[in-house]
Amino acid sequence: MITMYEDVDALGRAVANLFLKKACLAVAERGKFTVSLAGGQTPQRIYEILAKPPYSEQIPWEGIHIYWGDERYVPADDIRSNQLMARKAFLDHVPIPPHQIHPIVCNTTPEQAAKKYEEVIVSTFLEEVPQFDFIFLGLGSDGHTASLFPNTSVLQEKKHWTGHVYLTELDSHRVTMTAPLINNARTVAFLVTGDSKAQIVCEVLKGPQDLLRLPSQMIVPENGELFWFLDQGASKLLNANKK
Ligand SMILES: O=C(O)[C@H](O)[C@@H](O)[C@H](O)[C@H](O)COP(=O)(O)O
Repeated sequence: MITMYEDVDALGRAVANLFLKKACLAVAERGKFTVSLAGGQTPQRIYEILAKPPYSEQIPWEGIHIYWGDERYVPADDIRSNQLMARKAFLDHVPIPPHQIHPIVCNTTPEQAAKKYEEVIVSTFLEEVPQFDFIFLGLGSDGHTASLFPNTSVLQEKKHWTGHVYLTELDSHRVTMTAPLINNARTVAFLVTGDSKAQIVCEVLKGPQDLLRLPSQMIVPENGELFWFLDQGASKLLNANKK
């Protein structure tokens, strides 16, 4: 489902309402709510909304389990760290039990970090194919999501739930969940804002399929729900349902 909002605050409230609803249902039915976080500025704004009333008072934090969809391969206290961003934006301000927060640890090699993170996922999910309750994703202007970047070998990964990638143009290593893991989620929510994303949003959602060039097109949950939350800028080339 594609929905368009007036501004980031309206979009944020809609995402927070969905998150709250899904969290309450999951905790009531299964005793926990497993969440995967994204990096980027738009997700950061949403985390800040979740950490404040009325959401902070209603979300069943004690049942929330936190993971990351991708991580820049940097120390946890580096300004580029997705973990650091999420901790500052909301994890430090809400009562999630610390042992339920599972960061991607970057203190060995990118390959080892990806392998270890897969082990963390496998050991904390009971099912054979781990099924996240809620996955947040951003969209890069080049069509990437998580750290599934165009024309990289991790896009071909079919056997593993995590992988790593070296990005020459950024001179940076990243660890990422793979598309098969993301596609097994119950709910996947893309959060995209700003005029600078309008063109790529249009290509990903309305253009011809080109999975190597537009990895975000790989994200089509097999049995789950897919939401695209867009603001006016990001959706201006689309004919979205206005909320
Ligand atoms: O670590 C990251 O950078 C990401 O996880 C990445 O996939 C991000 O979500 C998009 O690039 C959108 O980021 P913006 O919202 O800042 O444009």
